[in-house]
Amino acid sequence: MTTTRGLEGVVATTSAISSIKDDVLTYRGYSIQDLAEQSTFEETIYLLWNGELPTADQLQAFKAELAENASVPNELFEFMKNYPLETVHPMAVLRTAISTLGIYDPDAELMDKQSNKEKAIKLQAKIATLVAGFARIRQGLQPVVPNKSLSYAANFLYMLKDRVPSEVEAQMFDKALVLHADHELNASTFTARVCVATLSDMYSGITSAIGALKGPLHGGANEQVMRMLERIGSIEWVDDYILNALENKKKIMGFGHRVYKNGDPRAKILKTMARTLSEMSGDSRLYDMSLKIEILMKEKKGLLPNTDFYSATLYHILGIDHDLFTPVFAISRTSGWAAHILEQYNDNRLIRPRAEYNGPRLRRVTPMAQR
Ligand SMILES: CC(=O)SCCNC(=O)CCNC(=O)[C@H](O)C(C)(C)COP(=O)(O)OP(=O)(O)OC[C@H]1O[C@@H](n2cnc3c(N)ncnc32)[C@H](O)[C@@H]1OP(=O)(O)O
Ligand SMILES: O=C([O-])CC(=O)C(=O)O
Repeated sequence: MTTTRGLEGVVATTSAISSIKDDVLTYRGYSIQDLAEQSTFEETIYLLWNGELPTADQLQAFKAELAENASVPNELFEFMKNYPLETVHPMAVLRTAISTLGIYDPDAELMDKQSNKEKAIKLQAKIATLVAGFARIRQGLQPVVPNKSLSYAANFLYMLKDRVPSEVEAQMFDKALVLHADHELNASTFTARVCVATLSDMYSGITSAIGALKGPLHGGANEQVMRMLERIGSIEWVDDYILNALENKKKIMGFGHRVYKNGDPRAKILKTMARTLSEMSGDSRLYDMSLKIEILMKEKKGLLPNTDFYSATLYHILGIDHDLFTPVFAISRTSGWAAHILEQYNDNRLIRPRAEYNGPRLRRVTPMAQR
């Protein structure tokens, strides 16, 4: 048996959903640049789940289905009110909320294709309502009822702030959702596939994926990027902070990637978006600090930013609380997770690799009195 630490380079499945080849990322054959420019998040979800971009009629029907399913059982919000609101992390709340959502879906255990597609729609529609609702509850406010006339992106910002976002805000957020929607066999997607390959239900698959996304080596990095920028505070402290961290063998969040070695194509788009919004807001402090960190990291470590680096500045300017950055990632990645879960069900085999044992050799149990 051979082992590969962290399964690096191991091809664990075939998939027709997204591909990363020569640093080019595609969803169903369309480049991420084209999709960010020319499609919306709703179109991207449809593409990921159905393999083709929707026609105008298909898109209208799909948007209506999402909007109709956006409400969540009130019990979920009532539970949230009893959580330790001062200390609980929103990703822990989201993990619990998605699991609880399954309890309230009478069709949760149905495994036919149609029921699974319906569950994907319910999960995608409701996850934004849950994240925004929790953000309100912890401020002592009532969740905002979803607005069916808004796009998915605009509606999330609306439910978060109780204010319809500007066109630019909605557009920028929509693009960020498109960019984060899927990424081949990343850790959380793999987790989701492993879970449902036992023929467990979709709620279990998405709950497991949220648990994996939460970690700072994966989706949790976007919040940590922001924490780092806050700790550095100002551009003149960037050198000291970064050099000191590298000297102490600390990782700089938002840099490096298991697959991309010449740069993450999404980071380039997010960087432009972060710069545009910074200029528009008249405050480029975070963007300027980020730029300096990027230059330093390239020079000192040859490492480039990943998708979590500039998305932190972008979300901050959009007024999203820092600990909601990873839940926002989960909102987008639910579309990819669901696509992979549907693909896994379609041609399933249990995922069960081996471990090379390196523990003690076979030995006898010493009776208690002699230990
Ligand atoms: C959406 C996403 O999940 S994107 C990734 C988000 N995660 C982060 O931004 C966290 C910071 N980055 C990292 O921890 C890593 O680059 C990962 C987890 C993304 C990829 O990890 P791996 O492919 O396992 O690379 P690994 O952690 O083994 O790093 C290889 C080398 O580069 C160094 N390195 C990698 N990333 C960084 C970093 N961000 N800062 C400093 N050094 C780094 C490691 O210390 C290691 O050095 P060594 O060989 O001298 O020990
Ligand atoms: O692919 C990965 O390893 C991490 C990930 O989810 C992404 O970059 O979007």
